[in-house]
Amino acid sequence: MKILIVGAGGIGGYFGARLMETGQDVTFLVRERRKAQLEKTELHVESVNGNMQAAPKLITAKEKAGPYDLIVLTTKSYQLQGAIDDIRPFAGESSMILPLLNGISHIDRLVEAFGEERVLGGLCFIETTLDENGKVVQTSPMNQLVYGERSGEKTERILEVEKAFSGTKAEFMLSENIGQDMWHKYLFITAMSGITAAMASPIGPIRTLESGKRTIAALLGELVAVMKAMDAPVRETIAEEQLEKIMSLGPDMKSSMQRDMEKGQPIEADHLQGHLLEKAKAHNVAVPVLETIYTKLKLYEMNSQNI
Ligand SMILES: NC(=O)C1=CN([C@@H]2O[C@H](COP(=O)(O)OP(=O)(O)OC[C@H]3O[C@@H](n4cnc5c(N)ncnc54)[C@H](OP(=O)(O)O)[C@@H]3O)[C@@H](O)[C@H]2O)C=CC1
Ligand SMILES: CC(C)(CO)C(=O)C(=O)O
Repeated sequence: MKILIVGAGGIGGYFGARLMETGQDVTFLVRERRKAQLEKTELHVESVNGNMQAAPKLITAKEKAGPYDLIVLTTKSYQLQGAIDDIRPFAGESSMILPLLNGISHIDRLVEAFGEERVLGGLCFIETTLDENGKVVQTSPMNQLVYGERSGEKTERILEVEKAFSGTKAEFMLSENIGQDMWHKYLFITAMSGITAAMASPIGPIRTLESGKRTIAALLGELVAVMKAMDAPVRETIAEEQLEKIMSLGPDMKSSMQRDMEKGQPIEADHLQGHLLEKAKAHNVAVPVLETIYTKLKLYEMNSQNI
């Protein structure tokens, strides 16, 4: 299976490297700066699940290649339009497009660009970031990538993907309910990134405060109310389940949004919190905690020199 990973950042570099280790035919679509960096340093992953360093196959948007059987999209949400434009020449009629971005609204944009059939569902649970030399650093052991047909079917093509994803050092999981999985991850990340980024703290200290725990619970309640108003396929007990999950995470756990803020980089506030705030307004759902957190994130954006 010919696999194109779009972006060789935190998650693209990590999961792409794990597929390279098992001998899969992996190419990274990168931009000029990252290409030059990777040609110099190779793709380098530092991880509790095993370090790896190897020269990756690289292409840029202006080169001719493909079509690829599987295109794994690993950019940030604010880079989505550029990525869609750049992918087009590498996508054939039967290419599958697997997005791993946090959030949900990118699915509609991908379907609009590539059609219902080609777009799979996907998400990942991992903590990775690029260090100052472009090395992929994984900061906790979890490394799960979940994917599946949005219809839930076990099609021939998804079983081919499962074969290609087998035997790696990461946990690649085929899901028959990826639609719900994505909404649940969206809920988790909107709460987790909103709380940790707005409070500039890993999760541990926040939740030890009674007021911190109540704030997390209130935010989860608001987010679920909005999702239900949108008719999203979320489980009845999901707010309680996710509060329990957040209470049991490693105390040092941070979100990628928080790491991006620490580096002075752009964040996905509109794609994550902003999208649900808009929907809350449209459906008349009161979301005071979400609104406060979103305001804090937008102030960061307004004040950041890098944005
Ligand atoms: N990091 C994490 O721990 C987790 C992240 N996520 C989600 O995954 C997504 C990606 O996050 P993350 O990996 O941290 O982000 P990074 O910024 O580390 O990586 C994104 C990469 O995409 C590249 N890119 C952007 N546009 C293009 C393009 N048109 N062509 C080729 N390459 C492109 C960027 O390259 P360039 O250097 O050229 O800008 C960058 O290297 C986000 O939605 C995030 O929320 C989900 C779970 C965990
Ligand atoms: C919270 C976490 C690390 C879970 O994968 C995540 O998705 C993110 O920070 O973007």
